[in-house]
Amino acid sequence: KYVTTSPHHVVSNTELNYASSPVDFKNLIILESQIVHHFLNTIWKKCDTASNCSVPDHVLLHRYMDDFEATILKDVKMDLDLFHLLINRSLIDLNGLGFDAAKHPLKVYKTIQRMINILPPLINSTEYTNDMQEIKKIFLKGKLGNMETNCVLSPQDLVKLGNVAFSDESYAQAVDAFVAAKSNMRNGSLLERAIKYHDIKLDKIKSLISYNDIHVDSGLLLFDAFLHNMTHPNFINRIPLKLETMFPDPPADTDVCGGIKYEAIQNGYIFEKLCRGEDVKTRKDKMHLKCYYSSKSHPEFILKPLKIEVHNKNPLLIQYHNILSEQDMQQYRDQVNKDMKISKTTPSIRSQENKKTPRISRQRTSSGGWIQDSSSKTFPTFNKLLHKIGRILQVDISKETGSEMMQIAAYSPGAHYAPHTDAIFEYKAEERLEPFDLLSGDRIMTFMIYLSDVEEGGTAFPILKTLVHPSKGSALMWYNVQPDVETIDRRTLHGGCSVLYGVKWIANKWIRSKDQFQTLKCPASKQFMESWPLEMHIDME
Ligand SMILES: O=C(O)CCC(=O)C(=O)O
Ligand SMILES: [Fe+2]
Repeated sequence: KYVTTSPHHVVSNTELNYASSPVDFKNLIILESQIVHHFLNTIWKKCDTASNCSVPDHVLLHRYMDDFEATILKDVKMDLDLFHLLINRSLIDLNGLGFDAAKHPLKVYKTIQRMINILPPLINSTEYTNDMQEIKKIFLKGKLGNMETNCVLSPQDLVKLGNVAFSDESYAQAVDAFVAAKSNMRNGSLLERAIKYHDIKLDKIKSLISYNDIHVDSGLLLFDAFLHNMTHPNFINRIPLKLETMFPDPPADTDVCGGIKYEAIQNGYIFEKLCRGEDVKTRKDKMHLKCYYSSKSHPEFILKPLKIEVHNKNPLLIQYHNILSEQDMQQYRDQVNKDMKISKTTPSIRSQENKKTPRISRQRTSSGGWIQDSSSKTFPTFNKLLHKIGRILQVDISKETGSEMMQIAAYSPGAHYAPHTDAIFEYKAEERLEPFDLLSGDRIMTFMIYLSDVEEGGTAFPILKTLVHPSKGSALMWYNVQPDVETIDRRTLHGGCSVLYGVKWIANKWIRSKDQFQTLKCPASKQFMESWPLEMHIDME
């Protein structure tokens, strides 16, 4: 605490920005290389010979090596070239990285992948204009080498880049960014929307740039003129214009990058922020946060109350702490370790694929397996757990249709699950619904247990601005549908952040809707349905 350091050496954890700070980027790579080194060492120590290897390590090692082989050959080369470009132009000293980037393309590749996920917010410092130019070059087309990134830079992002360059008096670069912003508006369609939704701000442009009336065409022409003139010093001095007001955020349903809605991109940014540990909750949001002991849902909990942490009240997001013993958790991990497979996701309703078959995706990079409810006959602790879940949630999972088999998933370092909702009826095309789905109804709620402790790798809820720490032995519960049990509740959009160190194990129990109507009294009363999700679990004071 009392060591004096120069301010330049103080690393602020809350402001890491790998996408635009070469220093943070370099630190990330060093950290990653240490993790990989440690990871391999741990495995090799336990596996002098393959036969001596315990199953989980063996599986992990193979997966790691497969991943390495698969990526090294095809995709990495282009990305590596771009990475070098980025490094050459920035302040990163390759010798200081702790490993030779050329010999470790997988590490480089993964590092770049992280960087893609954390595109803007862009910093407002002039120092990094050059790096930003690189970033812009890489991300402008939404492609990094052969790899599709989530999105191209939006006009808003480009205007922000332009602003930085502008205040840096790098006018050529600023013009470049603004021209790109204009071309990303796709023939003015966004400008047209901006005119429609934000005429006041456009009035401002009108008065600043020209005295003519604004129409879309003339708006674009004026913009051109503005870009053309802005490098002229006399003109610049006369612009008191805050450029971002020209490009206010578009409405949430704007299609920004071919099918991706602006809202999805915003949520993606918040997801990444949460995963980096940034606090995005306001003071008002925090007022509802609470921890307490509860014995409400079943008399069993009078003897051993549930330790409850409320992360969000409406919609409900609750974490139940210490509900499983280490011994039980070890059993669940062992149970699926024998034949773990790479996790798959079901193609969405929008996807061109006709098949029902789930596929391996970049959205979800964990591995997993299932434990059938019937294993509870030979597996007594599992039986106990199923009963306990029923009592905690006050749901009926005694029949096969009440819930899905328990899904166990493992994420190794770097693995993640992009934001999604768990409900399936709206998402799956009708012909893809299984008979089981039709009999059991939608995934009314999720009960997700953390079976291990990891560094990072929490569960982030961008709309609820909440990051849940994956503490071992605790379980998280939320609703995927609204009280009518049919409309999806998008507010519980969530995803698993990348794991930094360790292996994250989770167990998912998805409660299906149809069997629950037995336990819900008076479902016909609208009032009851509206209060149902809250009253069941929260001590309303
Ligand atoms: O890994 C996590 O934290 C989230 C997992 C998840 O959302 C899922 O399996 O559906
Ligand atoms: Fe999920």
